[in-house]
Amino acid sequence: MQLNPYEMLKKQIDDAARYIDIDPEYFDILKEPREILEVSLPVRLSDGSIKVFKGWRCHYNNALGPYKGGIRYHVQVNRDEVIALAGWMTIKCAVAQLPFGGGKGGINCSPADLSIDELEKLTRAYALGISRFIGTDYDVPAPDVNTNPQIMAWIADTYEKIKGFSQPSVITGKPVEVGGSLGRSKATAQGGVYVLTEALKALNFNNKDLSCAIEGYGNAGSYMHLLLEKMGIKVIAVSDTRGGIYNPKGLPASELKEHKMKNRTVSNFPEGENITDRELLSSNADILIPAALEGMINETNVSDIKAKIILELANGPVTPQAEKMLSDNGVLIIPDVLANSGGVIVSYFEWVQGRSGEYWDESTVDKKLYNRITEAFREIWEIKGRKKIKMREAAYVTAIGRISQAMRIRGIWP
Ligand SMILES: NC(=O)C1=CN([C@@H]2O[C@H](COP(=O)(O)OP(=O)(O)OC[C@H]3O[C@@H](n4cnc5c(N)ncnc54)[C@H](OP(=O)(O)O)[C@@H]3O)[C@@H](O)[C@H]2O)C=CC1
Ligand SMILES: O=C(O)CCC(=O)C(=O)O
Repeated sequence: MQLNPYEMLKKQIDDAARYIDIDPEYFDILKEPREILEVSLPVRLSDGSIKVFKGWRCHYNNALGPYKGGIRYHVQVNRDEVIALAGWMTIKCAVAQLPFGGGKGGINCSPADLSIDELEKLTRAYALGISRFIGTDYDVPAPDVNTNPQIMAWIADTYEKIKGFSQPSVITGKPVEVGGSLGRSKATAQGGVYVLTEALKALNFNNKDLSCAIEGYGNAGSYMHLLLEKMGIKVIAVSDTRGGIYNPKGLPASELKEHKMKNRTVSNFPEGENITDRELLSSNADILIPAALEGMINETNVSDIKAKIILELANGPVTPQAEKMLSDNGVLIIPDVLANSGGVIVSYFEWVQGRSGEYWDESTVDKKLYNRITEAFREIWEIKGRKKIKMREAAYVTAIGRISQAMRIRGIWP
């Protein structure tokens, strides 16, 4: 039976626990969120009717600093998913040595069915609902699936109106014009590229002629395509909710992005052949990059996978059962809590810039991201080799070590 995301998180913590010598109580604490706010959001739609949406914001753990994590708009969003995503943020921030804990939020909705005015009303209602639960030194949201800089700007604006003063670092992933950081839009993919480059070096694969398939063509997936093309890695297949496209000679990134913007899907791109998402997962690409949702690689399709490396740009894309089968077959899985940490790392830079009022150029942001994420890669790679464990277990070992140490030093917890 497939585990839900929260059960996946708890299983991943249990798997790592075997390699960490700390009191078991820390694991009990780490498997539970500290608090979760549930809000109902009545919104008057353009046809005059009122629809009530449900939203959540979870505070998972703040031993290392303010809660940090994105906001998701999706029809699948539910309480357990938000908890799992907040738990993964807790591990991720500790892996990257950020002064943050983990949080996450979401609204159960279908943004594609809302007009822009309805989306703004819903966002402002959510911002009002969670305003007492966020703050620059308390909980700092950011974008995730189906949310973007415009939505972050509406949340910042609503929050500042409630407080009556400017508070740019209450949220990250804002447009540059209102205090966002250069480099944040591409940061998740850019961090993924830095991590992948280190992995290829470590495996002695860097001089090979490599191909890649990307599942999900939103912020993370489409920027990844662009950056891989620049690196000389051929992207032969990509997909979104409406289908996929395949070309063994490589798909051109800019043209495909333009096609996606015009048609709202990658399918029917003239320079490729339409495929299903399942066909993408089983394509003959060397590297598979899930950049959509949780649990997409699971017991039902894992045996089809031929890639040698899986770079998890999505959160929780590989179920623990599928991970075991893939690892037994020698597939390297570069875990989400490292592979997609570029987003929150640059969010941290945005938070720092907003607090100091000094803004950096893009090459400074990129260099700082490179330094931080490659250091995290090298640390995890060393632990993986020394303890002979999976990369995910090594990442959890280092993160849980840091979080439990902070809990211990703080003394009484909570
Ligand atoms: N944005 C960020 O800063 C970060 C994001 N992440 C993670 O990366 C992943 C993607 O996020 P992001 O790019 O921001 O989100 P977006 O909303 O920008 O893009 C999500 C993409 O996934 C596609 N998708 C959704 N469901 C499926 C499916 N069943 N099959 C194929 N494609 C699907 C969507 O298709 P369609 O275009 O048709 O809607 C869309 O192209 C998520 O797991 C997120 O948590 C991780 C770290 C940071
Ligand atoms: O940028 C951030 O603060 C968080 C991004 C996010 O939600 C994630 O890494 O999953």
